[in-house]
Amino acid sequence: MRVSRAAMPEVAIIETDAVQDERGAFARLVCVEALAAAGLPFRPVQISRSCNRRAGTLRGMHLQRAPHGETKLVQALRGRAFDVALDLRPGPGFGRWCAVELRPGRAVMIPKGFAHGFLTLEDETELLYATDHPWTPGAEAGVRWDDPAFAIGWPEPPRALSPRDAAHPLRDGSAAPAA
Ligand SMILES: Cc1cn([C@H]2C[C@H](O)[C@@H](COP(=O)(O)OP(=O)(O)O[C@H]3O[C@H](C)C(=O)[C@H](O)[C@H]3O)O2)c(=O)[nH]c1=O
Repeated sequence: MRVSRAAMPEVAIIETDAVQDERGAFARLVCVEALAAAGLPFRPVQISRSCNRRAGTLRGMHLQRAPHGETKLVQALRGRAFDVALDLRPGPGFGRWCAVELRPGRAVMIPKGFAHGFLTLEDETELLYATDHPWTPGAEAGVRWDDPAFAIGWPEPPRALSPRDAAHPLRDGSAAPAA
């Protein structure tokens, strides 16, 4: 397992190699001990799978409000995704974002207080999430993927977006940007 830091040092990139043989491959997806040894203490309590039929599917930007914040370890089981972490913690870093391209073997660890979202880059992209806090529907919050206040540099506009994600409020309360 190799750990590096994304453009924002709070966001870690974890890369692992699958062991290949004539039958196929074997890969460890989460290792609490190795993460702790790398300075990334993490105790997952839920593991979820996100299946996305088409390239251009955008989910986000989501987070859970305190005290239900989640640290998320997100990785691609299949396909590729442009994965974004957006710092929404009060303070000098508010509004900073960074992106990591996820593919099998590359995971990103996104701390509490950051909104998370992704845009799939291939059809049939599947992501696995491990989170250290249970899903708490009443604590869910979201910001718009295209909010000019954050100006996230998505590679292309989404082709699939949930009504909920289309309806998150803009930070300054202005009208929605032109479609
Ligand atoms: C997150 C979650 C959802 N659900 C149910 C709720 C809905 O009936 C259905 C789809 O939920 P939602 O549309 O919120 O799923 P996503 O848009 O993929 O949300 C996720 O995508 C962004 C990018 C994230 O970072 C979060 O992990 C999460 O918010 O699954 C559950 O039953 N358990 C869960 O943990």
